Amino acid sequence: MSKYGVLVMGPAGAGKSTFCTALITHLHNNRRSCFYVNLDPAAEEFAHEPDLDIKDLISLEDVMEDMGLGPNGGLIYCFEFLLENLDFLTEALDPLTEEYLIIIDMPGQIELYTHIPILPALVKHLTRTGALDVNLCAAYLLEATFVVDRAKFFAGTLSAMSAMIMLEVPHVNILSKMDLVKGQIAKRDLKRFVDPDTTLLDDEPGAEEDDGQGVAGDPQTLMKGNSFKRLNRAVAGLIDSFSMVSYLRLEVQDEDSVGAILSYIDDAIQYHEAQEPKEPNDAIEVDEADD
Ligand SMILES: Nc1nc2c(ncn2[C@@H]2O[C@H](COP(=O)(O)OP(=O)(O)OP(=O)(O)O)[C@@H](O)[C@H]2O)c(=O)[nH]1
Ligand SMILES: [Mg+2]
Repeated sequence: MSKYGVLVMGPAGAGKSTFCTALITHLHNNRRSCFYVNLDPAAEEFAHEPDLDIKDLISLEDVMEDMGLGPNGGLIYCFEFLLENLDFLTEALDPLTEEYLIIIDMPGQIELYTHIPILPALVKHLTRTGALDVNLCAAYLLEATFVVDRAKFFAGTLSAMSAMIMLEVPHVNILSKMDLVKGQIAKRDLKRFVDPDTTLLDDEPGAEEDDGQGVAGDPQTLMKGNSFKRLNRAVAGLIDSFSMVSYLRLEVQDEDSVGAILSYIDDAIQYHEAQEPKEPNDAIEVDEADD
């Protein structure tokens, strides 16, 4: 039986858990079933209690104490432990029907998305045909406030692209926290971030006045020098040459915005194609029975 899911990823504090909460509320409002999996062993509070929580498999605090690791090393250990105990996921997800949207809330440690092959192994386990067979969409969140600093925006976009290439599953990129940049950035300019335009680096406010030499003793100097500019151009050029990344905009307080993003995810995993036709509207049947 096919299953459907979304893996919510992105840097620390990007709004992943908030997005998961909004998505679950939206699904409930639309009488759709979901199964919420928390894979962040450091997450404590939830608006919707997870149906499956990595903390029931392993405790980050115990790992840190017993192994003498810090929070990041501890998290990597927890994921390695999860990979050795994949039955924890399999047993919980196996009974789910195609009606469910499995929502997987990931931690924000960037190491997970870059140099350690933990996520590809996890995704392979979830998607393997003949096993769990989850049609999985990756959703990578980046804070919209990154657009204020263009170098940071391209660095974030590069991390989104690296996750796309690494995971090889359908993928949506999301600019989260749009409320924080509303009114601060013209719509025309925003379009250049939504479909990243490398010329953004040329007309960054203040770029013309900058002589590229920096100011001796200024801690910001490294971020203004010519080498830094060349590096950013190279990063932007790389993103441009792959031409893979574009963003959807998320205003998490606006249910229509959450619904629009869900439609993209549904399309990417072909959720609706697999659904059984629904019974006629219950409300109408009740009315008729009352007559
Ligand atoms: N203004 C605003 N704040 C937001 C939005 N989404 C999340 N936040 C806030 O940003 C902070 C981080 O949000 P989370 O949803 O916990 O982010 P996360 O990506 O799950 O964080 P980690 O799991 O720690 O990596 C919280 O204080 C949220 O209230 C948003 O759309 N707008
Ligand atoms: Mg979170």
